[in-house]
Amino acid sequence: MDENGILFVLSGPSGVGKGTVRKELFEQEDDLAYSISMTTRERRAGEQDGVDYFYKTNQQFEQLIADNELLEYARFVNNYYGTPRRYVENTLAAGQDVFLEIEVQGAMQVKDNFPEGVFIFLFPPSLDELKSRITSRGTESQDAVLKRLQEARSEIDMMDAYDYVVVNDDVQKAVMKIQSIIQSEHCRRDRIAKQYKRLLEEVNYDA
Ligand SMILES: Nc1nc2c(ncn2[C@@H]2O[C@H](COP(=O)(O)OP(=O)(O)O)[C@@H](O)[C@H]2O)c(=O)[nH]1
Ligand SMILES: Nc1ncnc2c1ncn2[C@@H]1O[C@H](COP(=O)(O)OP(=O)(O)O)[C@@H](O)[C@H]1O
Repeated sequence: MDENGILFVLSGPSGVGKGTVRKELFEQEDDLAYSISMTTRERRAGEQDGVDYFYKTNQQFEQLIADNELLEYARFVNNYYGTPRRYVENTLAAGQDVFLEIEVQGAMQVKDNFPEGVFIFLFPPSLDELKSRITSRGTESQDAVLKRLQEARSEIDMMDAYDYVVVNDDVQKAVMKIQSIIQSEHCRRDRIAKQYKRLLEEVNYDA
């Protein structure tokens, strides 16, 4: 019904379950497009190029920045991460919703460019649970885990800039809450104002 798709942005501290919740959401939603990010981070076991991320060298990434190919980018724990601009702009223009899973500095850049975007913050049930999730995932060195936990504090400080907060106590419940947010945003009067104005214009009162 909307002319342009809606841009949804999910952030939250490392280990809160963004990837897990996002994957489950995409199992259930067909009308949502996931924007695969670019990163210079090393590929983790089980990750695939072009599925989880597009893996780039520092030089390649800096070229993407120079060519204005990124909608936003940020450095996070010594690596670059960024969102491909054309994919997001073209998909939204084609009327499809786009979903980004990115950290807070990048999300704030997106907010500058797309203030009409919908910003969702995934929150841990407790800090102890966050620590145990990120440690038990077992994908990072001890040093990288520590750095991610240090980042968590400043990420949580940015929560006020988000429209919605979803606690990830249970994956299915968190997914359902995000689905409700998506549905609600599609019903917002200001988003469908153009459509109903057109509809009213079409009504012929003399007939
Ligand atoms: N700014 C920005 N952040 C991103 C992007 N893609 C992923 N991230 C974020 O970068 C952070 C680190 O991601 P990752 O290395 O996969 O670690 P994980 O969050 O611990 O699984 C997470 O907060 C991601 O959401 C992107 O395109 N732009
Ligand atoms: N609701 C949840 N309850 C328990 N464990 C969870 C939940 N959500 C995610 N996890 C686990 O926490 C760890 C971190 O999740 P992940 O999706 O990789 O986080 P992020 O992408 O935010 O860094 C993973 O081992 C995942 O299986």
